[in-house]
Amino acid sequence: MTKLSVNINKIATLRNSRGGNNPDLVKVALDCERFGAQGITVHPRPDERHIRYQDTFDLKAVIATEFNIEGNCKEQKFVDLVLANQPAQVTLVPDAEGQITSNHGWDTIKHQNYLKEMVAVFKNAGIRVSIFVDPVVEMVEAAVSTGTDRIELYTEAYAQHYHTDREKAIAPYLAAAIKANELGIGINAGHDLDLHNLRYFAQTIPNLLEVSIGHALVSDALYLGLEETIKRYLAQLN
Ligand SMILES: CC(=O)[C@@H](O)[C@H](O)COP(=O)(O)O
Ligand SMILES: NCC(=O)COP(=O)(O)O
Repeated sequence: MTKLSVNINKIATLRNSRGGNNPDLVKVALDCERFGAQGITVHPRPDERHIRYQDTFDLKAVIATEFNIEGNCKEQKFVDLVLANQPAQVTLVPDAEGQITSNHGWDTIKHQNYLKEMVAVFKNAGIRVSIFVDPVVEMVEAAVSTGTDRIELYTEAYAQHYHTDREKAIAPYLAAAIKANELGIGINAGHDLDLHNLRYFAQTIPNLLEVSIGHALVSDALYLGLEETIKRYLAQLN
């Protein structure tokens, strides 16, 4: 079964736009769980434009499902934050300064030694590690050598090309997933997954453990409401 982890960054964006506590991020996270989500994902960025560092502690104190913190481990503040929080999973993302959103995976060959060190830091603290990668077989192979528990396949390219040729769009993901399965590493996926492209992805990728979805899910909730939206995303996965 593929788990749905709801990324609540966009809820924090809305909250921050007025400076108060509406919508209440913690309440939304608890409601996501109540409506069936099996995890909560946040991606604190150094400028705290959506998730604030304090939010992670507030969330960790109350959520009962899998807490996944994504971010850039080159920021010492991020490393300290994750270690202090002890989430179920940390997802290492190679964020560049000033980027609007995540736009590439780790080069696990070039940064092999560095990633090995970081994976060990988190694993020694009892935190499962996932490395965000592009769907490239060599990147998966090198990710395995870092000792990471999982990879997260960066799905923007799949989402972009799904409507023109879904078989072609998913081909590199399938090859990467087959290699990951062969090498015994877990597979997560995320970025721009939505109600149109999710089912085919989940049905085609063997042993897809978890998807983290935020932007499209929160946008759908404007029309459908959060409960119905989560129900529909879960239905795509089952
Ligand atoms: C790691 C990833 O795929 C991203 O989707 C990210 O978590 C979203 O971050 P923003 O909400 O800041 O665009
Ligand atoms: N890891 C991907 C994620 O958490 C959500 O990405 P998106 O659905 O906001 O594009």
